[in-house]
Amino acid sequence: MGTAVDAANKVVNESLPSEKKVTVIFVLGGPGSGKGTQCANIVENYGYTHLSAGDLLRAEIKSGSENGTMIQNMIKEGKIVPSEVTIKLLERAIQENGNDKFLIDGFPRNEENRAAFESVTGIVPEFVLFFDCPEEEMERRLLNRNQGRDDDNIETIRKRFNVYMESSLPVIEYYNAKGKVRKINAAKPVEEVFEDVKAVFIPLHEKVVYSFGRIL
Ligand SMILES: Nc1ncnc2c1ncn2[C@@H]1O[C@H](COP(=O)(O)OP(=O)(O)OP(=O)(O)O)[C@@H](O)[C@H]1O
Ligand SMILES: Nc1ccn([C@@H]2O[C@H](COP(=O)(O)O)[C@@H](O)[C@H]2O)c(=O)n1
Ligand SMILES: [Mg+2]
Repeated sequence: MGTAVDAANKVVNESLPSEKKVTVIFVLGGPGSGKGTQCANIVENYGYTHLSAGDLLRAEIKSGSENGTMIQNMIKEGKIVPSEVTIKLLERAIQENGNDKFLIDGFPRNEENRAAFESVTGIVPEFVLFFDCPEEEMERRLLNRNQGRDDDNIETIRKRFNVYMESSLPVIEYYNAKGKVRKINAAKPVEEVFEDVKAVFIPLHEKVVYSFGRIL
């Protein structure tokens, strides 16, 4: 027979949402390489939910959260926000969403992001979609983006490029050593880049039709 504490714990546990089993693809690449643009195409064609870490952080600033000023200052400086803040936002977005397939765009950005996400959530990405683009092209795109972002000015862009080279590329190398990176040449027109993206996704979503033991 259980104690009153056991009974209380049972009530608490039963009211918590059960662990959600999800498929996660990390979408990485330099600032302006086209991650957000291609994620929109993938969502439309393959039914994933797009979670951009940068968008979640910008929404957190707008919500008037207690972390808002700190996040705003870090983004203006092109710095990486502490992992606990970003991971909480990602976890919440995953839990609140009915889908079970997610593109996580712009995360992990450094080793701290990577290790903390894995230990806190236990989620291991299916693979990493890496948009590879030369810096001059990324700079041109960012300076022409015109979405009113505080960090799309040449001073912050240079800082973001430095952080990318020093902190984000090593994360891509980490996954590459595990055979998990799908590298895409992002220095082509949007439609051509998406053709290469499709080549990665089509085999994952192909319906295999069997007839009398043979694959048709
Ligand atoms: N293949 C492409 N060719 C030319 N322009 C592109 C291409 N892909 C995206 N763009 C444009 O470049 C700009 C940056 O693209 P996008 O916002 O998708 O990049 P991002 O990788 O998400 O950048 P960030 O890391 O800063 O969020 C946008 O104005 C977008 O329309
Ligand atoms: N994992 C992350 C992702 C982003 N940031 C901050 O947001 C800025 C904008 O990110 P985008 O992906 O939208 O370009 C980025 O420069 C960082 O300041 C972060 O801290 N951690
Ligand atoms: Mg983006």
